[in-house]
Amino acid sequence: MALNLADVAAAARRRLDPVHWDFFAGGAGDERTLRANEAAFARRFLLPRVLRATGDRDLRTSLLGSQVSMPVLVAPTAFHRLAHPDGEVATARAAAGAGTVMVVSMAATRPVERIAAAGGTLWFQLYPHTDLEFTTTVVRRAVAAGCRALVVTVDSPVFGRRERDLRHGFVDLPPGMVCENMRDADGRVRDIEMNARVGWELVAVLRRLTTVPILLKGVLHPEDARLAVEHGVDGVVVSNHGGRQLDGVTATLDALPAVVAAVGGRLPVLVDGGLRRGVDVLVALALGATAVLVGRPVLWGLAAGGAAGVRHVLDLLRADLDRALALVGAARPGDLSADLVTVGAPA
Ligand SMILES: Cc1cc2nc3c(=O)[nH]c(=O)nc-3n(C[C@H](O)[C@H](O)[C@H](O)COP(=O)(O)O)c2cc1C
Ligand SMILES: CC(C)CC(=O)C(=O)O
Repeated sequence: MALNLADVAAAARRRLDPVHWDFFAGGAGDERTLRANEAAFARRFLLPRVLRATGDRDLRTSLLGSQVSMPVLVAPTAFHRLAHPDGEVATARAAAGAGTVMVVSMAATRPVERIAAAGGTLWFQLYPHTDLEFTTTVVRRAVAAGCRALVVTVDSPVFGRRERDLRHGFVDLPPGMVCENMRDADGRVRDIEMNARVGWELVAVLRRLTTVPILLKGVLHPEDARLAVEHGVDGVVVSNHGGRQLDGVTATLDALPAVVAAVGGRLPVLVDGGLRRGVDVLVALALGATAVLVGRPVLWGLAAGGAAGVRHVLDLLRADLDRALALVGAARPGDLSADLVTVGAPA
């Protein structure tokens, strides 16, 4: 039985084709940013409060109209069928069972309608393509299937250079597997495009397409957080794409406080990257995040045990967060504050 997310990762590694393990696990360049995300959590320590009479903790959170049973969401990650034959359908079943949101990647390998049939709350991640008609088709389809927010990835004007994939020659999905939600109006599957020509006008363009909340994923600079507020987005995700885009980018946890300060409570601020323990979730929340997302751990759960494996990952994080809340003297995520967190040398 996996006692923690590292155990789940080890089980996944035993099962996965090494090429696919490297695709999931890897990052850009020397993978400094990939390591920095986890290392940033290892530098944080806690200063608990005592005698707070927390009673049973309440982890529920409301996020842009979506109710979640805990402030831990499933990050959008591509190609779930490389991890398990049921792909994103299994992930969605687990997220629904755990009562949290799954953000469906635009590069999902199962149709969004089938993912939605699992019954949980879905948000949809979008890479902004230059072809507006195509973007419109994809967004309308996702919203019609029931996706309740649009998570627009803004950290990918070009594709990051991932040397593990280059070494393996991993460039495409195996035969029979496609990005099912990348179909144009004629039903043809398009390639994912990274768009270096898009600017802040994108927000207004997307607003005209849909009424669901719009979040920007990949905001790190506080000035961009301010611009996001100005342009009327509904939320930001502090993310460096799990260290897969630009190596050398700051750890997300280190970028979080300035973004939180810039936003000043006007929008929810989510964060992802390197969260592997309930204590990591607690630290992110204490430093001002409204909720967090996990990417790779969900893929490890999926590879190790399908929907049950993903559910186990989410349940481990929930139990861990609940215990950590009690031990720092907080009854609910909203009780956490930055004074509970100190910085030290990693043990
Ligand atoms: C294998 C893999 C595929 C990913 N695919 C996408 C994607 O399609 N769209 C996107 O916005 N982010 C994608 N990401 C980034 C995640 O949404 C998230 O930012 C990152 O994984 C969080 O870090 P963590 O894996 O340390 O939890 C991907 C990450 C991984 C590991
Ligand atoms: C292949 C890409 C579309 C997805 C991915 O690997 C990523 O976004 O990191």
